[in-house]
Amino acid sequence: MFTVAIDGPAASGKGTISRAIAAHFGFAHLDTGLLYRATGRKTLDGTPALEAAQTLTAEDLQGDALRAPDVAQAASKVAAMPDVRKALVDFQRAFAARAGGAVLDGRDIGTVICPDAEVKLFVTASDDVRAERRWKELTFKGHKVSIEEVLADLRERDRRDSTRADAPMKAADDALQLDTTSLSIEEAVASAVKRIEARQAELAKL
Ligand SMILES: Nc1ncnc2c1ncn2[C@@H]1O[C@H](COP(=O)(O)OP(=O)(O)O)[C@@H](O)[C@H]1O
Ligand SMILES: Nc1ccn([C@@H]2O[C@H](COP(=O)(O)OP(=O)(O)O)[C@@H](O)[C@H]2O)c(=O)n1
Repeated sequence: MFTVAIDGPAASGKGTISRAIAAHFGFAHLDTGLLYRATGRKTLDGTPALEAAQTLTAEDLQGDALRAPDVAQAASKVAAMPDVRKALVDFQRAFAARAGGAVLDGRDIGTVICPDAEVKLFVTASDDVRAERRWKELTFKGHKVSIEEVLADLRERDRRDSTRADAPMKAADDALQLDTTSLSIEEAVASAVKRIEARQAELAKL
């Protein structure tokens, strides 16, 4: 078992780095934000949050609709509810324990879900760069949003995510900080790969 925990604020590059690492090392990847997004989306249809979290299916995690800005806000609201977080813990921990290695990205992976992860990264980027990247992504997918609206959404979610009482977003003490503000995707991925290889070499010596 080898677990990589990747946390950080919205649109910092967690998912991009996680997918590349999973492909490079042959690890399984779980985007834990999808669990909260799928739960949040069901609440928009009137399902109570806890019931939504307890009845998630693999199908609920599919589809571009989960990337919509209103779903992101709903996700951040249900993510502040301790019962909702509790309902999603076992699934995430079981995923992390897969043979062959796993990479999970989210907000509390290195601190709460996998505190013993072999590698922990906390990915950041400036607010403006994150907003621009997410704006490009949303616009490309056909969402009509301004860059100011995207920036406001990121800031509001970051504030809610980092100030909630239960499992707030924060870097684990032993996480490596990776600021992607001035890095290309290739550079950011290379830095993460280097860190993982170094850790694998360290563990092989034990
Ligand atoms: N280092 C980078 N340089 C430029 N664009 C990036 C970089 N990392 C990610 N992106 C782009 O920024 C957007 C948000 O990245 P994503 O990985 O989805 O962030 P997160 O998972 O943290 O929300 C995506 O469109 C992605 O292609
Ligand atoms: N491990 C996690 C993952 C996501 N979340 C919540 O889910 C929301 C959406 O997460 P996400 O990772 O899909 O968001 P982006 O970084 O892609 O914008 C976040 O704003 C958090 O409120 C969480 O609380 N804990």
